[in-house]
Amino acid sequence: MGEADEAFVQALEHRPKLSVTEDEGIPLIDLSPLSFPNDANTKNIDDLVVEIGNACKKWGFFQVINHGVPLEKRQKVEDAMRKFFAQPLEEKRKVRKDEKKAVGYYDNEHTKNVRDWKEVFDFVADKRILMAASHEPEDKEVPETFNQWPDYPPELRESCEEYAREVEKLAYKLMELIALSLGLPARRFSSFFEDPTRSVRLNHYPPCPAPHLALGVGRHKDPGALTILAQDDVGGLEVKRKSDGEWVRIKPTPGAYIINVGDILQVWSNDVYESVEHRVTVNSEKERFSIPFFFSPPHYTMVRPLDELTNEQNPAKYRAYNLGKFLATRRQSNFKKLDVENIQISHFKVQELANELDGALSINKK
Ligand SMILES: O=C(O)CCC(=O)C(=O)O
Ligand SMILES: [Fe+2]
Repeated sequence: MGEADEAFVQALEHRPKLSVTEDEGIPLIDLSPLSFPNDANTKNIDDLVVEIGNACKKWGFFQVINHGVPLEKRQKVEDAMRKFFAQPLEEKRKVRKDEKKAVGYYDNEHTKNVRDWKEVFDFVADKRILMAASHEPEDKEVPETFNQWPDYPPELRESCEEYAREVEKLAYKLMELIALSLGLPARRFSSFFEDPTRSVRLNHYPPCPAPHLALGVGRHKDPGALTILAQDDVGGLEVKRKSDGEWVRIKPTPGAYIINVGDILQVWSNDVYESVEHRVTVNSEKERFSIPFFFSPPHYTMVRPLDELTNEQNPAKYRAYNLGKFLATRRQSNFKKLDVENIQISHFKVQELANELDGALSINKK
């Protein structure tokens, strides 16, 4: 990662600010009612549901404590990932991912067509990975690929697998609370997650000689349903505050998880909840590690607003899209710099369609 490499340089308007706004307002939610529902000292589930609903509406982001994920499982992954990333590049590249191998090590990811200052190791908590081969609608091929585990450190695989199993339990609980917060039965989302996609990313952001020009991850929204993120104590994750569009930093809380609404939940809820833009700043002294767990329905899902959340006065704001094709289209831009904007759920907005049609009609009129 060379200092002079232009590929990392963000356009002026996307560069990090020199002063950081650290926001204390991002809700920190205590999930202990889930573990001790009858304890007189804890708030009840109804209050928890209201808290979660408010956080999803106001921020699209919140932190949770007393979440039930054992700390030692997380620590094991953190220790193993440090050992993995500390190796020479040629060792890490032995498990490199590419256009054909869906997961593994990668150090050349682009977000919004600018290279990120990071290296990653991706795996899935499933036996195999099924992914649409291409974004072409008529291409029905869904090849299977598998995790690529490195030889070193030998404990990486087991620690990652155990960790993912624990975080997954939290993901199911959160989806129930979110369903309730939308006025739906707790198990409303269950059928979408009978065969879920659980992909996990180990992120390493090395110290960066030009933190005022580059970003660890450029601004983006997560395409899944829900993200459960562990960040270390260095800090750098910034969220675009909905109230004023200001970038604010989420202060690391030891042992907590950061939860955010993904694009799929935005569409299911017909915009009641929004998937909020976020990015990662880097710094010149400290390296940083984080572990997002992305929870999604299977690739063949057609994502559309839930019937219960739409009616004549509030019609569906999106037309249905195929998740596998959406992700295949997005993936094209991860590997190289493209000249086009990458695909977003806004491209499926009903209003957007109307505008496009309008445009087409006015062209015809000319
Ligand atoms: O490292 C972080 O804090 C966030 C990473 C992220 O947003 C992502 O990988 O989607
Ligand atoms: Fe993200």
